[in-house]
Amino acid sequence: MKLSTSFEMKELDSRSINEFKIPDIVLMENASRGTFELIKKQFGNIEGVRVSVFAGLGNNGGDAMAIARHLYNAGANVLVNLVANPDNLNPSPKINYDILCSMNVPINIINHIDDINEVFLAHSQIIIDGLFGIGLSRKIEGLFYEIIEKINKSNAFIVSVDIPSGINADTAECLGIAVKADLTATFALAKPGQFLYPGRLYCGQLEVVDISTPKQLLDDFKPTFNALVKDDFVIEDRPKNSHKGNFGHIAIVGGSIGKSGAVILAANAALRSGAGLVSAVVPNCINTAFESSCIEAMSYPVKDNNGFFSKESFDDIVCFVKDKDVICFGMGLGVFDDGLDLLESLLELKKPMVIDADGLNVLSKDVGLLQKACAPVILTPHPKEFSRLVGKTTSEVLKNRLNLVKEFAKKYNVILILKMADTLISDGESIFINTSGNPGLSTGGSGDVLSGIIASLVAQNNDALYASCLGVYLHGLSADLALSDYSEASLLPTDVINYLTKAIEAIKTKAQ
Ligand SMILES: NC(=O)C1=CN([C@@H]2O[C@H](COP(=O)(O)OP(=O)(O)OC[C@H]3O[C@@H](n4cnc5c(N)ncnc54)[C@H](OP(=O)(O)O)[C@@H]3O)[C@@H](O)[C@H]2O)[C@@H](O)CC1
Ligand SMILES: Nc1ncnc2c1ncn2[C@@H]1O[C@H](COP(=O)(O)OP(=O)(O)O)[C@@H](O)[C@H]1O
Ligand SMILES: [K+]
Repeated sequence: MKLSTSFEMKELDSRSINEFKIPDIVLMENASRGTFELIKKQFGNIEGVRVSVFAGLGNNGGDAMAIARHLYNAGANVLVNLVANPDNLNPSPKINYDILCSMNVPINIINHIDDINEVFLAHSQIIIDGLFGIGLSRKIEGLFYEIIEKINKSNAFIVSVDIPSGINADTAECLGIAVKADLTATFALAKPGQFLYPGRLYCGQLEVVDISTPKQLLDDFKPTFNALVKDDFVIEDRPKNSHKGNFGHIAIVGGSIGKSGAVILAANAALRSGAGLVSAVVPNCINTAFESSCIEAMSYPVKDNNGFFSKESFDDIVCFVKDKDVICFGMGLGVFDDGLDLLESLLELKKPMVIDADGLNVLSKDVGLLQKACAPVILTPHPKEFSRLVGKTTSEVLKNRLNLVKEFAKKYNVILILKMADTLISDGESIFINTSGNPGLSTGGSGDVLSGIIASLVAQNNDALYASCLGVYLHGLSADLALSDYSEASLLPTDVINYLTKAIEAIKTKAQ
């Protein structure tokens, strides 16, 4: 699903106005009418309902005043709190202000927090938050801070216009304070700040309102950000005359003493997401554990050295994996001497690779090795692993993750998946934000499951970016569906694997 940054939205709006000759006031009217319809859907009869409307100094405030008009016409008991000097309003908000005045809709100009009618606010069933939209440009302080504090203390149903005031539409950052909405009506396209944390926590139910932005503009629009939703994916039925060779052979290279589970999880996840064949290349000492827990996969045990891969086995490993379709490297690998040599030899095979966990820690010793890759490489770090790859602290990574993810993917020509509650995926051009998943995934082993799923989707001939997006989405969706039987606290990576079948089915049947 395409998203738009505030800059991109302003471009789209100004092209609607200048190239397609749709007057600004028409866009505002559509935005307000669409929001009003959503409120009506939520409340049914609006007659007599007490509504406090908060309108700021920009166009977001203009939308709010137009919404106030629709509510008033529907019989609501409306009080508009305008936190601006009417003489300084932009033309379209000024028109809406003048209409309200001519209709005698009560308007309170707020210059000080005490100007707010406390009694009316306390008895309001609905609050309209039109203080700031995508034009929020700095930290909220003073009067606006106090107003948002008051709004958040209310028990009313809070509707944010376009975006909860205080949330940066591009980064999701809370700029000092933000409205905690029950419903956010956003215009034309949703914004990244509504899917990334913490902004996502402030939106409540998110609805996109059509404001009549021309179809051509939306179709041609190449967004920087996308949100992953079910409709983005298609999973076909298998051909009736298929055989296992049609669905790829994955080599999982990983495991070490005490970490056989990581390979077992990845192998089972790969099989449950449709891989034709899975072979695990493991140090000899964990082979029995692997074979007894993972019946459908094959294993290729190699000489170990105190529980880890031995350098003497590298040629053997490379020889075994060279005819496989995808290499999945790193889960449970541990840290051992010369791991970088093994990774280099695997990259030289020119096979699609998924690199995770200790495979990433090995890679971080020489990220330049990626330049040797001639086939798609997918990296799946969590923030700590990514911090090692980019040579920054975890907090620096978290502060600047949107840029870093894209820049890293571009520089090294890889697909970078930064695993978090709001996982990001980038190919160096666009950024995809995952919308599925829940805190039940915050358990060791969840990442191993994800790697197995992605490797499996690549092995089934999906493009690496598509496989990464679908894999991340499926992984989260399985965890979401599993909550019908498990709590977030009790959910295990094994349960996520077992629910893959329902997740795949849910994507196949989404249109029905
Ligand atoms: N055709 C269109 O464009 C359409 C637009 N639409 C609607 O317009 C919204 C965008 O409107 P907008 O650009 O006027 O910005 P908005 O968010 O109302 O506020 C900007 C004002 O706030 C000020 N300000 C910023 N931060 C501040 C702070 N911390 N504390 C205090 N002040 C602060 C800022 O001041 P400045 O930064 O300029 O100094 C400026 O004066 C969009 O979200 C949607 O709802 C729809 O109607 C559809 C058609
Ligand atoms: N709160 C959450 N909401 C959604 N997904 C989550 C959440 N916590 C963790 N995850 C997902 O779970 C996985 C954890 O991976 P990782 O940290 O590598 O675990 P491990 O290394 O133990 O296997 C990632 O895919 C991450 O996106
Ligand atoms: K708002």
